[in-house]
Amino acid sequence: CGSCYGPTNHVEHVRHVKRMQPGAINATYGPSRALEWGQLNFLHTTDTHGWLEGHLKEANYGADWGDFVTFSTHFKQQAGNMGVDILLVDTGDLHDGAGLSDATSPDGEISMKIFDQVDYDLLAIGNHELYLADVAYQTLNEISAYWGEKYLTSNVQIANQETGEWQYIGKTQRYFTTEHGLRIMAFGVLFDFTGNTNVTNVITADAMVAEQWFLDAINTSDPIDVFVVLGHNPARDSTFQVVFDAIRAVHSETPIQFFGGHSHIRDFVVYDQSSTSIESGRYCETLGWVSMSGFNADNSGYDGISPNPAGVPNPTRKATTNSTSPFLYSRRYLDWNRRTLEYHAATWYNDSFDYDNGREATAEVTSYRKQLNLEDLYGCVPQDYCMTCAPFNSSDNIFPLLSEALAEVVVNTTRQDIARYVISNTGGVRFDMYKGPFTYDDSFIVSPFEDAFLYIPEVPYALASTLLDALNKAGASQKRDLGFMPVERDICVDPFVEPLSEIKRELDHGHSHEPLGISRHQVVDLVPGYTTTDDFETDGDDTAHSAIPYYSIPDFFQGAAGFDADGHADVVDVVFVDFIESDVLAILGVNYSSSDVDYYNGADFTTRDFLPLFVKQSELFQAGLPNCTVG
Ligand SMILES: O=c1ccn([C@@H]2O[C@H](COP(=O)(O)O)[C@@H](O)[C@H]2O)c(=O)[nH]1
Ligand SMILES: [Zn+2]
Ligand SMILES: [Zn+2]
Repeated sequence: CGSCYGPTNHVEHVRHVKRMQPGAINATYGPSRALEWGQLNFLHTTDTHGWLEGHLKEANYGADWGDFVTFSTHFKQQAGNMGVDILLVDTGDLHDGAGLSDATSPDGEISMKIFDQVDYDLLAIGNHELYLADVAYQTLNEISAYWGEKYLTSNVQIANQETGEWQYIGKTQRYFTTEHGLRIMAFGVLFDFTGNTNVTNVITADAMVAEQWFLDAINTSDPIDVFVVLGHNPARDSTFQVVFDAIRAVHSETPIQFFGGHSHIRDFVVYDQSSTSIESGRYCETLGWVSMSGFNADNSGYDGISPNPAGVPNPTRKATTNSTSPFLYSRRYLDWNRRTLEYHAATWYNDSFDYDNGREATAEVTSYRKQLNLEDLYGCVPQDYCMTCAPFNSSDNIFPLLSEALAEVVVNTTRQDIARYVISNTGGVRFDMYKGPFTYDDSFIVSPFEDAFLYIPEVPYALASTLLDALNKAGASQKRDLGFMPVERDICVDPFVEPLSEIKRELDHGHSHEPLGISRHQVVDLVPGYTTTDDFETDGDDTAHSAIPYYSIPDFFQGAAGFDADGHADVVDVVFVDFIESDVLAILGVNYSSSDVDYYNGADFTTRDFLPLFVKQSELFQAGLPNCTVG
């Protein structure tokens, strides 16, 4: 397997989450154990991609941003009552994934105002804030301006709109003292992203750690009790390692806590006995929790540090089995639903969960969704179509359907008699399509990018017909933007995961799974979802789930139209999304260059447009109207 370039297999399959029906949340299989509170506690979000309305078709992820506003307010109060610190952290990718963020121009114009209602302490930039110049300047002028010293872009710059000089979008570092006296040095480090608009500059981690400001920050004479490194960067096998090494060269024992993102998985990684790293999923499905204890007058230089809070569980785990460090940790991945939030806010037994600030945010989500027409009904999806829970070519997989859609609606009427291949990257498809109403919102949820369709006219059939296979053999050049450092791997395990959870396997071998409080006979009823295995093993998921099958998919797929009955033609228009132009040209070879490329259907018809158009004109999607129901 030449391209084992992504996360390790056991981590990869936790990202694939099948829905449960609305209403399927029940009392038996929700969260079952209190969180462990330490001296320093964190709540972490990442890759929210505009899903602030929550998952309307998946009850297990059905909380909205207002619920999180309320929950985080409860947690800040609880920390205050316990006399400990809590920090709220977000690690970027704020849009490209849902109508609330993407139906405005530029993306995020409305959703950012709702996002801002959570009282974050530290935030970092994602690659989705950097693809387009207008979004990048919005990030500078609105996001960075709003969050000020809390918005950390240690390796990301933008051209000053007046002078053209590079300036950091946010701050390079934040040195601050928590309410209870911990002195923190924080950095925000994006992976070595190369697909950014040229009005921005991403400095590699290697270069960043050699810069004077960074050396000054880690060599400062100001006391540092803990480093917090956040960044849109996978928790594992990423350039976080470079930052870790640079800090450790100067501070051999100071705790370093990483918060990552970008690969859309749940993961927790031990760097050393005083350093760990969490990644908290994607799309408002996961709220990450990390807590640590072990600060004392010797290692924090602060006398009055609060002890572990009483009356609640506390962190108990050393990062490594032979750790001699005083630091103990806990981590948890909370499912993004109200039952979970109410349970952990300890309000599930009465009605006192909601606060006005959360209610207001929820009301804004609802009213902006209306204003943006996100509930407009375009069709009725006859069955579930998933990206990876069924084999790529099967009828339950979304890609055969999308291939049909590309073939049918991506057509230039002046060239409709010429056969065409319409090629797209599977990475541009972002979510499953569920049985039931297909709304304007769903068109962003499945295909949010504004990538135009380009074409090269009349390519000889012999060459055009080999293109898709050749592209998939070569693999997407965006792979370099996955954020993972290339890792030598001996084996590449087939990523298919049997639809049995780790927990069930464990029970079948006669072990109980006490932390989750689940007995053998209950297992069969678990709701499908995350079944995470990380460096602290298998008890990270706050709610137990059964695993979801996972089938790998190629990097590219295509629709084909206008061929004769045998599937042949003399020449073919090769149509492709602009995001993959360099991949296509690389395969076509020296006889083709960008001067052969033009818009197929104008600049305004993009990957956002083909699916709603197909749904509106397809009998398959119109048949179920007007009485279309979810599930
Ligand atoms: O215009 C675009 C921009 C991005 N993509 C796809 O998205 C991923 C990156 O998404 P993350 O959320 O940062 O993981 C990129 O690799 C492309 O596959 C796109 O298709 N078009
Ligand atoms: Zn993302
Ligand atoms: Zn990303």
